[in-house]
Amino acid sequence: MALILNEFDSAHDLTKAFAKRIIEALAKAIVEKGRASLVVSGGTTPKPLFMVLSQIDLAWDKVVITLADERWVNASHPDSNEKLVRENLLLNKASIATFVSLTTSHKDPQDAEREVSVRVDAIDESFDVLILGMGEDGHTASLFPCSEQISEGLNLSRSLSAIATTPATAPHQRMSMSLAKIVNAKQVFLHLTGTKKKAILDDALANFSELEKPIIAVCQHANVNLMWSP
Ligand SMILES: O=C1O[C@H](COP(=O)(O)O)[C@@H](O)[C@H](O)[C@H]1O
Repeated sequence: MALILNEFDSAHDLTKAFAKRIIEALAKAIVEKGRASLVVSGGTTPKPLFMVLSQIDLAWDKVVITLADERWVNASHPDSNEKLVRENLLLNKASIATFVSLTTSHKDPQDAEREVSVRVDAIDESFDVLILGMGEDGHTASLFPCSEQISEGLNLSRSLSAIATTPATAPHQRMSMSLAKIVNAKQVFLHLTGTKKKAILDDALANFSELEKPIIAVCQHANVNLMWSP
């Protein structure tokens, strides 16, 4: 499997080209099977991309959107990835897309793994477009190197598509897509901005194991398009 670098001069150029590429892939899926699935990440990086995507013409009523991971907080909490998606992507032309949440009313996300797995599997067996981010510790989705669930999250034989994780160095319990579900997507993108993140990725690929820097596991088991600008 390979990491394919798509480098842009500015964050603006990256956002424009990336949005076009995502829309083309979703439009193709809609033509081929009448619907499309899009998995996005949370955090700070994707906000400008979401705002551009939301304004592009597409049969958004045929698109189902979900998250690669979620913080186990209420959807109105400032750290909620769902809140980010609702306020920046599910707007304008994209307001008619269907959104599937990764949260439930369970107090402990471990009790919700099965329900969330059934929910995400019902969207698509193999997602059309899946976009990941990466934290400075090399985590992706909510597969954190510092969580005791990391081996299971990276276990390609895991039958459940969702896994509850408890990062030791980041706030909130999480619900994450498993590595197996992530690498099963038809197109996997890694969205990074800034020279620091690129240096962290290069260092991770050269010097660390997948348990130490889980992003490596994705690059080893899928063809990943890195969308990057300084
Ligand atoms: O906690 C998370 O962090 C990663 C990276 O976020 P960023 O703020 O550095 O862009 C993100 O991909 C993930 O969805 C999120 O829950």
